[in-house]
Amino acid sequence: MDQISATPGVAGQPGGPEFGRMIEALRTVQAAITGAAPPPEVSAEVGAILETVAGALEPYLVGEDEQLSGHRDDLPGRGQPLLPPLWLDERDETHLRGRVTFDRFHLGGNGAAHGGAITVLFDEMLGRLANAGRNRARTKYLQVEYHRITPLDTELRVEAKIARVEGRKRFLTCALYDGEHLTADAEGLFVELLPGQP
Ligand SMILES: CCCCCCCCCCCCCCCC(=O)SCCNC(=O)CCNC(=O)[C@H](O)C(C)(C)COP(=O)(O)OP(=O)(O)OC[C@H]1O[C@@H](n2cnc3c(N)ncnc32)[C@H](O)[C@@H]1OP(=O)(O)O
Repeated sequence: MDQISATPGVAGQPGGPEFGRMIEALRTVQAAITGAAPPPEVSAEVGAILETVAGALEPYLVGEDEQLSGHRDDLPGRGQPLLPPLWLDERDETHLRGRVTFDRFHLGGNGAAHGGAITVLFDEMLGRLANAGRNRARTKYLQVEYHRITPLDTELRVEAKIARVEGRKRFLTCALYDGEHLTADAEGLFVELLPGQP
């Protein structure tokens, strides 16, 4: 990944507000499909529409560095649909604070967010902080603890901090709160890449 753009796009240009709207619509579709039990004719109709959608985008397939998804810091979750919609409110080279809302797409069971979706959020938070103003680093390990269920459709607070740096090793922590309640937290090690490491 090369550049992350925090500049809102220009209407009528690739990456303009139209792109953000498309990603938002995709998120809505993901949640709607996950939560629906449609009759077969509706499943068939929606499936055909989605095939048409994929076909409309196919001529515009680009390489990783040119894609817009994941490179748009002005959009929740960088415009990357794998990530839950995450808004960063505070950031410097030692800490990050943001808000995130899991929806039906992220359901694990019994109204709780999927543990893997929470781990994706933590990897994102720690990865962004580990790489903030520093040479590139990748996750070596990420240890997650789930303290209580993480609710859906609720705005949650997420905070990440650098705990310590030892040579190439960056140890970080992250915590997710529902109001005052800690729902999950994580400790991770990110290792600075050596020349030639992808
Ligand atoms: C590249 C990204 C660009 C991003 C730029 C823009 C940012 C925009 C936002 C993006 C936000 C998304 C961020 C997602 C972040 C991912 O999800 S990255 C994907 C998941 N991670 C991977 O795929 C990593 C795969 N693994 C690897 O590539 C290699 O194992 C690594 C991590 C580069 C390390 O390899 P290595 O150089 O062989 O390191 P190694 O010698 O084993 O260990 C280094 C040190 O750590 C220690 N260590 C190793 N394991 C452990 C352990 N378990 N416990 C304690 N110490 C340990 C070693 O003892 C050693 O210590 P020292 O001898 O230096 O004191």
